[in-house]
Amino acid sequence: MILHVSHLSKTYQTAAEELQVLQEISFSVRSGEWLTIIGPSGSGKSTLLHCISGMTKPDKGSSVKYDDWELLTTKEEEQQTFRRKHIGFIYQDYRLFDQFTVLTNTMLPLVPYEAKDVLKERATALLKQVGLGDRMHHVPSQLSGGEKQRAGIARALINQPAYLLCDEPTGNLDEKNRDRVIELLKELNNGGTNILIVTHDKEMMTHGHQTIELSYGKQLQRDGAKGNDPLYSG
Ligand SMILES: Nc1ncnc2c1ncn2[C@@H]1O[C@H](COP(=O)(O)OP(=O)(O)OP(=O)(O)O)[C@@H](O)[C@H]1O
Repeated sequence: MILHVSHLSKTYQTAAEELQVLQEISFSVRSGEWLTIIGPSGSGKSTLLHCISGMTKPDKGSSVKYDDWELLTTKEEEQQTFRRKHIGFIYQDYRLFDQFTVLTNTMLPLVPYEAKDVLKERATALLKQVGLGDRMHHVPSQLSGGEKQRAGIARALINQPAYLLCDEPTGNLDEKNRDRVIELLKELNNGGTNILIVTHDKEMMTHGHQTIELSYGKQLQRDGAKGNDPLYSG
C-alpha cells in the first residue's frame, strides 16, 4: 500500500489566534519503506503523524491517500475501520487505560472484533517480545515510563498493521530497551510493515530509507538514508 501525502497543512484555532503548524507538506512512502520525521520540538511532527492517521483533521486542500483511496474525505466510521485494520499508532504519551491491566490494554483495540483467546495469545507474545512478559497483569500506574512506552508499542502491533506510526517510541527507554525496539522495528520493516517514525534519537535516525525534516511546520529537505546525512553524523 503506497501512501501519498500532498499539500498537507494544519492550522489550530485557539482562543487567542490561528496557529499554522504545518505548511504544504508532500511526500510518498512506497510499500515496505521506513520514513523518519525529524525536526525541533514544536515543529509539527506529532501533528503530521496524527493527520496521516486521520485522527487530526488537516486544513482544506490537504490530501492523504493510501493507494488511490483518499482518507480525508471519507466518513469518520470508514476512517476508524481503516485505522483498526491497517494502522498501528505508538503515542508519545502512551495513552494506556489505568483501569485495565497491560494485557487487556494490549488487546483492547480489537476486543469487539476478534476472538478473545486469539487476541490473548497474540498480546502475550507481543508483550514478551517487548520485554514485558512479567508485567502483563500490572496496571499502567504500576509501570515505569519505559515500561508504559513498551506496552504502548505492543498495543500498536496487535492488529498487525501495514503502517506503523511511531511518535518518539524510544524517548523513555534506556539503551538496551531502545536497541530492542530498533531491532523489533527492523524485523517488522523487513517483513513488509511500513514504518513512519518521529524521533530525536540519533541512533534511530541512522535506520530507514527516507527522511523529512520539519522546521516551524515547513518541510526542509527530503533525502535518502539518514545514515548518509552529514547533519546527523555525530
Ligand atoms: N490541539 C492543539 N491546539 C493548539 N495548538 C496545538 C495543538 N496541538 C499542538 N499544538 C501546537 O502545534 C505545534 C506543533 O506541535 P507538535 O506536537 O506537532 O510538535 P512536535 O514537533 O511533535 O513537538 P515535540 O518534538 O515537542 O513532540 C506546537 O507549537 C503546539 O503547541
